[in-house]
Amino acid sequence: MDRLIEAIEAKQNPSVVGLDPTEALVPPQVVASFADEVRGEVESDEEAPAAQLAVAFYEFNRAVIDAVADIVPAVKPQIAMYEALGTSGVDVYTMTCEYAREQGLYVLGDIKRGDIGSTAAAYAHHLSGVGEYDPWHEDAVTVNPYLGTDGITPFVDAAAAADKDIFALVRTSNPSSSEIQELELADGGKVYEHVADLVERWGESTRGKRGYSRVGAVVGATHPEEGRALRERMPHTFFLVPGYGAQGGTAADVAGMFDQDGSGAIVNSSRGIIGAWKKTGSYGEAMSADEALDLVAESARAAAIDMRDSLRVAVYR
Ligand SMILES: O=c1ccn([C@@H]2O[C@H](COP(=O)(O)O)[C@@H](O)[C@H]2O)c(=O)[nH]1
Repeated sequence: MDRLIEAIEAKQNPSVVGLDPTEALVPPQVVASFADEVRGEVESDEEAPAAQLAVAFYEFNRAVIDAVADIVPAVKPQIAMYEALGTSGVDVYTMTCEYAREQGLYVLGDIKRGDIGSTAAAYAHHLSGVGEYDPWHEDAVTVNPYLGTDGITPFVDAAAAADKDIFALVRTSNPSSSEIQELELADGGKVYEHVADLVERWGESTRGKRGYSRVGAVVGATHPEEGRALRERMPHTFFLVPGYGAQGGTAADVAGMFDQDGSGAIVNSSRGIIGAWKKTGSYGEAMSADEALDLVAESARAAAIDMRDSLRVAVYR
C-alpha cells in the first residue's frame, strides 16, 4: 500500500472517485453525439446501442478524470457498469483504467472476484497480466473472501509479484450486509470479525514500510462504530471505505476508520461525484454535448473538492 499512501499524502486527500457510469448518469446529448461514430463499426444493429453507450462512458470518464486528476490520488472503476454492455463495455473499462493511470492516478478495479483456488488463479491475472501484456491496467482489485484462504492466495501472490494490492470485503456498506456478516459465531464473535482476522493474517508477509500490508479491507462508511473497532482490530490493514455520500456516510462517520496519523483508509464516492452535475440545476436539454461534458467536469471537481475538504477537517485533526 506504500504507493497508495504516498499518493494520498502528496494530495493531502484520502478519497477515491468511483467511475460507475450508467445511462442515467451520462447526459443524453453526449450519448446521442456518438450515434454516427459507432454505426458501421459494430457487427450487428443490435449491438449499436450498447457500443454507443460504451463510447459515451469513455468520454464521460475522461472528462471526470481530467477534472479531478490533480486533486485526488485514485479512481475506482466499477467493472459491473462496463460488463453490462458486453465486449465494448469491457474495452472501455480497460481503456478507462489505462487513461487514469496515464494521468498519474492509482487505479483500484472494483471487480469483487473470488472462487476456488484454480479459478482464482485465473482471476488473479487482473494483477499479473499475461506474460508482458497487462490488458487491465489496475493497481489493485477488490476480492470476495467468502471462499477462504485458497481463493485468496492467488491474488496475494500476484499482488506481491506485481507490486499491487487487493481489498477484501469485510463489512460491506449495503443494508442487507447484516444478514450474513453480523451472524454470531459459537465463540461470541461475528462473521465479519472472523473475516477481519483472516484478512489481517493473509497480509502478514506483505507489509510495506508504512506498516500496512498488500491485503486491504472494504469497510462501509455506513458502519461507523464497527469501522472504528475494526481499525483497532486490524492495525496492518488499509481500508477502502465505500458508502460516503449517496449511501449516507459522512466525513464524521469515517473519521474513526483512520489511524492516529490520519492514514490507514481511503474513502470512495461514486454517484456523489460523477452525478453531481444533476444536482446543479444548470443543466439544460438544449446544451451541446461539449457543454454538457463541461458541466459534468466542473461539478465533479467541485464535489471532489468538497469531499476532500470535509475529510481533511474530520481526519487530519
Ligand atoms: O461495501 C461495499 C463495497 C463496494 N461498494 C461499491 O462502491 C461504490 C459505491 O458507489 P456510490 O455511488 O458512492 O454509492 C459502488 O461501486 C459499489 O459497488 C459499496 O458501495 N459498498
